[in-house]
Amino acid sequence: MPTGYNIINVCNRLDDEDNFRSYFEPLEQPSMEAAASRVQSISQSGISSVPPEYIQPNSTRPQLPPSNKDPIPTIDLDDDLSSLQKSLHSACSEWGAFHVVNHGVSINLLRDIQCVGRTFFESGSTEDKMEYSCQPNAPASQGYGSRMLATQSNQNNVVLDWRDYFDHHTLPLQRRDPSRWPHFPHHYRQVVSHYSDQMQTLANHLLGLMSEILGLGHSRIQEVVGEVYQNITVSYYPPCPQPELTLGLQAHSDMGAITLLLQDHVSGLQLLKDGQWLTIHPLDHAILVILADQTEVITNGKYRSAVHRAITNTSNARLSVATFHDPARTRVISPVFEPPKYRPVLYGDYVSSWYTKGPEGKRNVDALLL
Ligand SMILES: O=C(O)CCC(=O)C(=O)O
Ligand SMILES: [Fe+2]
Repeated sequence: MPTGYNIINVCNRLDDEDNFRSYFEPLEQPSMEAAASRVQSISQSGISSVPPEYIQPNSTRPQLPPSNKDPIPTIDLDDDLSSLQKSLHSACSEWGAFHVVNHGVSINLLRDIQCVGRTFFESGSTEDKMEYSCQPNAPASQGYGSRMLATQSNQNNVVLDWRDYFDHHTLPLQRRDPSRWPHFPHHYRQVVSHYSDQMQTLANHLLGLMSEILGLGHSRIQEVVGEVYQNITVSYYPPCPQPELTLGLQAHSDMGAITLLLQDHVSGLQLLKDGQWLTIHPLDHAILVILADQTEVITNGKYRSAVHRAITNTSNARLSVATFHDPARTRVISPVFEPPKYRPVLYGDYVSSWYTKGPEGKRNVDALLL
């Protein structure tokens, strides 16, 4: 998150049954007004300059054109174990993000999830889409929205992301209610359910490998995380007339344990590495792994979470599918190594401070450093 920003609102990523309601004000407006404020509607209205609330202050505007360098590691899960462990260890400790190939998830499924997501955003009528709108007054809301986060600049202006999204609560199974997901195209719900299961398997496999590499035994990291709360967010970034002034998604690190991200063929994701924003170009059939803050805490900083953001472009809508694997909000997360460098944190407290205070100029997880 950028220095000098406070997150003032949130629409989702808090659990249905949670008690965060009192922290937040309503984000999404009632339906027709909300439909007009979807970024896709603004983009399609043919404007040549973006509305002021989407303009980033100078300090957070992207440098365009973006860098072409893309040295992010690619990890082949079919490699022999000792090379795999070596490359995975350096990717996790030096980058906090990497592509995985030979990940065991069918290429057809990767194609299908992007296809159903794109169909929802591009073929649904406004009325059809608004049927799945985030609840205007409930931060716990899954569904179709635009304002997951709004930030407040030093001048107290609200700054919005140039993004629409659909958030799905997928795990544990008692949270999974496919009737809350789009009914079109006809196999949407089936694809998301199947994708959720496959992502959980891959996330467990990766956490198991990391745990072993750190000499902890296969299940140690997963034991600290406990029951996994999984959300799948399909993000849709419409073309933007002024990409140099906007961000599709502001800079952040993910809050939970591990995120698995699928990008379509349009570049836009950037990773902060050694103070520089690097564009992570999509790699065919690969899944991008992004380590999140709780993995950094659990590994006592041996593995670092990755700060990332999304930029926009003038000509192509971009779609991504992020699958977040988080602890329960009642879970206390603490380092497994001595002496601990981070203080233990109740995950629910971490989430609410992530959304309310912002990092105050530091990475969120740095606030836990002892
Ligand atoms: O769209 C992307 O590439 C990034 C999405 C993301 O970082 C998120 O939803 O947390
Ligand atoms: Fe993210």
